[in-house]
Amino acid sequence: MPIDPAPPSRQNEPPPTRGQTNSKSIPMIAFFRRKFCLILATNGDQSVSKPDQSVTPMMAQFLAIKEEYPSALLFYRMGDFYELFFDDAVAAAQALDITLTKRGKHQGADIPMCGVPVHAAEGYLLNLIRKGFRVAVCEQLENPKEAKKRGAKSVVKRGVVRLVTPGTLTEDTLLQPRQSNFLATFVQVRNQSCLAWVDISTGDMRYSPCPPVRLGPELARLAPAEVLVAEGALDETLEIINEAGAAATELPQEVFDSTAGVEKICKAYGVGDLSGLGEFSRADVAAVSGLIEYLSTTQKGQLPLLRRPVCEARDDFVAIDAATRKNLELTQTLAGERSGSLLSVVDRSVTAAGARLLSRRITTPSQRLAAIEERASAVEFFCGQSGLRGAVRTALKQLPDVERALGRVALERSGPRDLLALGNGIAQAAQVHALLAEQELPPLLKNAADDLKGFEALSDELDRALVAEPPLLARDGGFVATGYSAELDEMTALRDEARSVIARMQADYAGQSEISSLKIKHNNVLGYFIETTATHSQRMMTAPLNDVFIHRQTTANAVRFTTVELGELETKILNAAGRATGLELEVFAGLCAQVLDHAAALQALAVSIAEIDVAAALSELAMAEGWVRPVLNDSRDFIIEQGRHPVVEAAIKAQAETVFVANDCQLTSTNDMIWLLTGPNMAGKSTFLRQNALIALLAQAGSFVPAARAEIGIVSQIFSRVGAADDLARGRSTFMVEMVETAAILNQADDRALVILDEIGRGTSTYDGLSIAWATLEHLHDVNRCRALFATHYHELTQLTAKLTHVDNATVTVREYQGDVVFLHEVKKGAADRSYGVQVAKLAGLPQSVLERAKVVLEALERGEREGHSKQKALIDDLPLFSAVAMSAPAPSAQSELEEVLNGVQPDSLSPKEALDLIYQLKSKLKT
Ligand SMILES: Nc1ncnc2c1ncn2[C@@H]1O[C@H](COP(=O)(O)OP(=O)(O)OP(=O)(O)O)[C@@H](O)[C@H]1O
Repeated sequence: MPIDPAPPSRQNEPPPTRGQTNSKSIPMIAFFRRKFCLILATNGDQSVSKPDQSVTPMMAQFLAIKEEYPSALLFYRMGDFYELFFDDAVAAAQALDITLTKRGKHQGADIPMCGVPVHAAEGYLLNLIRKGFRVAVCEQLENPKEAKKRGAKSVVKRGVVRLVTPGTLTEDTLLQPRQSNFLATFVQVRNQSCLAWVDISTGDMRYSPCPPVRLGPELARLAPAEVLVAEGALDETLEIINEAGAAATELPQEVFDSTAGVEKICKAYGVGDLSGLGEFSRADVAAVSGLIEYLSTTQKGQLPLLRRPVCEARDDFVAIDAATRKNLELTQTLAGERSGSLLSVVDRSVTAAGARLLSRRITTPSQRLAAIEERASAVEFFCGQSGLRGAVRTALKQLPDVERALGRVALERSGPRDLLALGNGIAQAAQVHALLAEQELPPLLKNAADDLKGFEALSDELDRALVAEPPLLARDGGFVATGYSAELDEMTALRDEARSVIARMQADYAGQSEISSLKIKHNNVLGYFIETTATHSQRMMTAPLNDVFIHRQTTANAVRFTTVELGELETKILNAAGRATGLELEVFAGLCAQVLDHAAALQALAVSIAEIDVAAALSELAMAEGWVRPVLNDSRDFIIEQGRHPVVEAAIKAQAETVFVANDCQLTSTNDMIWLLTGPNMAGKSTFLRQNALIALLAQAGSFVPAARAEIGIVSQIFSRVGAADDLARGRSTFMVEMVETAAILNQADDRALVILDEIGRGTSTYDGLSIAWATLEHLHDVNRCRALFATHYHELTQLTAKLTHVDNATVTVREYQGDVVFLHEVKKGAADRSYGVQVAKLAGLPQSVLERAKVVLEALERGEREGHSKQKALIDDLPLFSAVAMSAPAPSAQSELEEVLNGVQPDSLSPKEALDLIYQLKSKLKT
């Protein structure tokens, strides 16, 4: 929608908004900002030239502020609008599709300008952030009256109150409710390196030692919105960061100084000694403190409510590389859609925080047996209690996003609705607690339930204080409930009912003075006054009434008085509106302070809500879909009975055409560690491979699994090489991508890994491909010694089971019926003899002539193979080279002849006899 570029309201600049700069931090911020903005400038500079002498004071102010934020679009507050000038205006007008206009001149040229209304700014902000811009929000820091005191031409003080970047969003409108929004940083200090990340909307802060080779997989796991790196490090990281879909931000080295970092972290967490927070290497300190510094700068000194940093040790979680994540379609499909991903099928959570936690569990399955068992026990508890589960889920459904509302309160970016959300959240949480309190709970649920209580006082306070439907912004007023503050009630009453208050007072005075004609009136000179006729005035000027009534003016017809009470009332009325707003803001600040007094406990409550939601949701899923609790242990076995692929099964169910055929899989360290899977195309090999990888992943995410029974020795890594596409952007062909991914598996898989490999070597010539597949299988067996499922169309490989003791053959069965192939989708021990490729091609609709020709060639090749290499060559030579071309064109079918005849018919001109003849003619053609 085009924006009116010159609204009249801009002429009268209103008072400043909330969220003014924290004056204590200004020197540090300004110092730091200059440094890193110089670097930001290299990353898409939107700078403008220096001011000249002819610029207006306002434009001079704009240019001075803009100079400090060269890489960000400057949203310059003017009244009810944020205005953008120069290149910022050109870029924003194009990105937002709003009108570009001009305002004044600079160095003789028009100044391009565009603007967005303040009340709709969030939407525009989101749009710009999504398009890769950063936005510096510059507010008025005083009201125009204050500015005028310094001189008629003074410009209202302005300053940037926030630098909005993709990783530092907090508003609900700018965030996806069911997804975390991470800001990450990767830091290398000598031979150490660390990846740290934070979701400022929830305060979740984590770090993990991360060698450079792990950066890609880790970013693929976290999918951060923005990654910070030190000056000079972008060369080696930019490609990886871009691949993860994140924005890269380069900052000065000093931001990541590990010596100064210790103090920064201690200060942010209010501890005297870093050891109180855990173990940190120098790289860890550099990374965590770098994040803190960046947050402090972008939020103008106002730190979010950070949780204690948690160290994620690498072997706490199943390692899954980026290609595997993509192939297994964990959170999105290969086409980039959420629908059709594993997460979309398993997510039955009813709260946003629950959805975020479940996403984390799926993307980061655990390797810790105890943690997994704890989570699975929580799921199992709810499986046995369907009534309770339903009640808990119903109560949870009403819960607002406590975590994010709390985050906004801490950043002083909240509104009355956030407080209401917190109040409702606490009250709902108490209900969930009440439901669970009487139960014999497993430890995880017991601890979670305990976190939900103890907020009665805060809940009462918020309940008493807030109206049912408060406005979004505190400055709009009208959100404090009647009865909460006597003074506020009085102010609002005065403001809203000034007339009736005056009328009541007039009646009181008339009674007191026994002058029924006494009136309270108002004029601009005297303000409020009491008026009576000259006849009655004498009484009011003598005792005892002259104690109360004070003479102010005598006119020809009347005498005017005031009282102390009326004077006070007048002041009150005059100030009532302003005072009411002020009092509401005080109440708001007081409530925020009370909420923040409970910050740690409220964060624990939010985390526990998510835990309970995930357990109940996974249990709901398990009961609805017939999933079972897996048995996890320290063995290296992988035994699945009647396993199913959750996503394919759901898709088949939705079509209601067939049923999913469940299959067993048995990999054991003592017997077969590797299954070599052969079978026709379209039989279900890929599905089988993926379903087993997903079952392992779900089990270690703490979920039940789609199987009749599952016994899984903890898996340390999951690797999948399934299908591939070109990666032309990185100059890699399909085959190259396949080989790079295979190399990663062979180089990294340990003996606890679960590897699925689908048709290795198919991207090259038959013999090259076969040799690579052969050697890969041997390497997995002899060197990696991991559990693996290996699907192939190279039937020659099935012979390897004789040589490799821990490899067995399995096949997906089909039945041939009248030359066609019927897929049974059953996996059985044994080897397939052929691939039925030609039959599948027929199903796909290849022309009959091509199919016939393919059959002839296949037969010749197979005969040749049976009879030896030289014979095969002779047979191929025998095949007429151009036979396909030479073959006569397919005879036109009876159908097309019929069509021809019918096309020539003019139905309206046919007599009944001709029509009957036509039918006979058509019938006879059909026969021939
Ligand atoms: N167990 C099953 N039960 C029912 N249908 C299945 C099963 N497995 C696979 N299918 C169906 O068969 C289709 C093909 O499966 P899949 O892609 O796994 O075959 P494939 O053997 O890997 O084929 P290709 O060798 O051609 O890649 C799936 O899209 C699914 O609809």
